[in-house]
Amino acid sequence: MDALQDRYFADLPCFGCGPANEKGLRLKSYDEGDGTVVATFTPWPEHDNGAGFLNGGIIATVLDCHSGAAVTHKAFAHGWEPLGGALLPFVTAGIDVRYKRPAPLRDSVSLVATISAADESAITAEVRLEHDGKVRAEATALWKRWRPR
Ligand SMILES: CCCCCCCCCCCC(=O)SCCNC(=O)CCNC(=O)[C@H](O)C(C)(C)COP(=O)(O)OP(=O)(O)OC[C@H]1O[C@@H](n2cnc3c(N)ncnc32)[C@H](O)[C@@H]1OP(=O)(O)O
Repeated sequence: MDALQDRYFADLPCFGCGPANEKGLRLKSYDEGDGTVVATFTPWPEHDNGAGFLNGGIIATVLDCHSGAAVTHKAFAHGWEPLGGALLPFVTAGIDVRYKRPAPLRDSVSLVATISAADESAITAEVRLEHDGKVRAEATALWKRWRPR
């Protein structure tokens, strides 16, 4: 099964999820077929938050990018293609991150995303980062239609 990023945007240079960014995180997200999109992220030693846990900005980045995979997959399923020659059909308009528990730096973490609302102008995703059966961080991400100008 192809990762959604490789299927849709093999040339994307996004820092968090672009397959073409050699210095990026290169997140890989997969459609589970049950309404969820999942990923595994393995932190780098450089992602330290200063206390030996995973940095909050990195957490926000992977939550954002993982929600983007779920949103883009949903958009293409509906036929909401990129407008006017744009690469992406939607972009992040807002992301509300809640840091619930420390996230590990030296173990892989799991990401799970679902779509809670979708129309052609905006898509909302709920996304969480888990480790050892507990939610470490969660977010609501609002994605809006990207219109090149
Ligand atoms: C499977 C793999 C998945 C892969 C897919 C995922 C890959 C990417 C994952 C990372 C996700 C990101 O980081 S995305 C990057 C973070 N997000 C952004 O940069 C979005 C910034 N925000 C915006 O552009 C806008 O607020 C929107 C598009 C979200 C909503 O705009 P809107 O609803 O159209 O509202 P509107 O009032 O018309 O526009 C608001 C202001 O933005 C400006 N604006 C709007 N669009 C543009 C534009 N194309 N170019 C220049 N400026 C623009 C307007 O001129 C206006 O400024 P003025 O006239 O008032 O001055």
